[in-house]
Amino acid sequence: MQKLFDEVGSLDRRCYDDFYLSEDILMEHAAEGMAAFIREKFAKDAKVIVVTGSGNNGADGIALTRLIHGDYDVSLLHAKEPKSPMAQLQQKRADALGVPILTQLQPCDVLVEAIVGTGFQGKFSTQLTQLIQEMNTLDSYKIACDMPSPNFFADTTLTMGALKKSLFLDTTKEYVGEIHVIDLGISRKLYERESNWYLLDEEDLELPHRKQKNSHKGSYGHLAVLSGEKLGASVLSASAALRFGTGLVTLIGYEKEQFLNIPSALMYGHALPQTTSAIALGMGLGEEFSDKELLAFLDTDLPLIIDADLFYKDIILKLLKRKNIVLTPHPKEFVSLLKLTGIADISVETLQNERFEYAELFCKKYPHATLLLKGANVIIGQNEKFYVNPHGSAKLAKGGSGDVLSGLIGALLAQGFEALHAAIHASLAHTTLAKHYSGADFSLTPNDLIEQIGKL
Ligand SMILES: NC(=O)C1=CN([C@@H]2O[C@H](COP(=O)(O)OP(=O)(O)OC[C@H]3O[C@@H](n4cnc5c(N)ncnc54)[C@H](OP(=O)(O)O)[C@@H]3O)[C@@H](O)[C@H]2O)[C@H](O)CC1
Ligand SMILES: [K+]
Repeated sequence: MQKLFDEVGSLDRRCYDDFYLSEDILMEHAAEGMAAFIREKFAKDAKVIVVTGSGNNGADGIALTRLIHGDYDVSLLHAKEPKSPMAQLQQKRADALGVPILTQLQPCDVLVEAIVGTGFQGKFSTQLTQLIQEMNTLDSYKIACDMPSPNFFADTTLTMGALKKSLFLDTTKEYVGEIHVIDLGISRKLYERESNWYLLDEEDLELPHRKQKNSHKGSYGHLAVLSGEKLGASVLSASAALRFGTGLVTLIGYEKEQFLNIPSALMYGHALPQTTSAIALGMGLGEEFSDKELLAFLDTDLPLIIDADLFYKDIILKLLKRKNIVLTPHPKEFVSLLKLTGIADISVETLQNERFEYAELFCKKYPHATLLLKGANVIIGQNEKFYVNPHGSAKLAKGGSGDVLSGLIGALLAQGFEALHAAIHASLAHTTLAKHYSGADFSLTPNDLIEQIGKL
């Protein structure tokens, strides 16, 4: 798990004020980190072009050219003339060493974008937008310094000091490529401070392995899945839950006929079994149950995983006060939930640009609930702790993937995982299943995901 930060300016200032470091020292390490990456990955004499802006992001880039000049065929291209004191100082140094300056882009092996970083504001001019477009067309390995300028597609982002949350918005996932953190003259552990936002690593996944030798099916929980109009959704959830270790799984519904063709390993009934240890509902629910019937089913303090249709029903407001519930809205459902709860009346687009902020607002109002906000980078939050799972892929963008995720969460709840941990480890399992799927990226189906569970 790695920490995420809204900004790192305060971390830099602490280096200057408390550790007697200077902007020049931090910048030298930033540039050296980029140089080391290039030396590691590209043979000497590779052609490198570094496109720089007017501030310290540009200064990082100019310092980089100084460090590799002589070993690499490196040139500078000023997208904007150096303006900040550090950028001017770095340019003076580069000039003294004779770093060539280009007036236009050329084909190159490595292209480094150091136009803007954390100081970007507003919008790029047409000229800069066109330059970025031209940069994107070059057949080069593309590196973003600290973070990509708007619409620059990086193969790798070399970010300075610590991970910024802005690198993990859904809207930036297309652009950042692989992300590496560069240390700035002290260990990252000492550079970073406390944070309540964390980035989940794949190695953090905990699986419900069976350690007990003397156990029986009842030892591994009993998940009840409320089955709605679209039975397939709850069958996918139930099947995923069974595969993910739950001892018993029962589909709950009224019409006996609808269950005649369900997988034989799944049970069905019209009342919650006595041994139920968690309930999953919402997937494909439709209008199968009245609110009164739903509340009757939910008149327990059992852990709940709530998905899909429930986020459009007022009844959700009664459930939000409970402990041990996991909510798994996708952005459109979350917008509905924010409106129903009176937190905000926004568009999906607004939410997608401010996912962190709205996740925090929701969890602040409902500190007992665990939120899993679906997206390219999943956000999981409970009270004041937040986690980002960046390991999802477009393979999962298919109907039924969310139903499988609900089943994975229900499985861990039924097996005794606390709500936050059930959400975290089910989400990591979900993205790992997709990553391990060897078929074509467009071909992954929910049943493939369920099949893959056995290989975790
Ligand atoms: N710990 C760290 O992260 C460290 C980061 N370093 C590097 O410093 C930059 C941040 O430097 P800063 O000077 O604060 O800001 P930027 O260089 O990112 O951008 C500011 C300059 O960019 C111009 N700008 C801003 N918005 C626009 C825009 N919409 N269009 C055009 N130009 C824009 C702005 O120019 P003005 O003419 O408006 O002044 C600024 O000059 C960080 O990203 C790291 O790369 C340190 O090197 C080490 C520690
Ligand atoms: K940049």
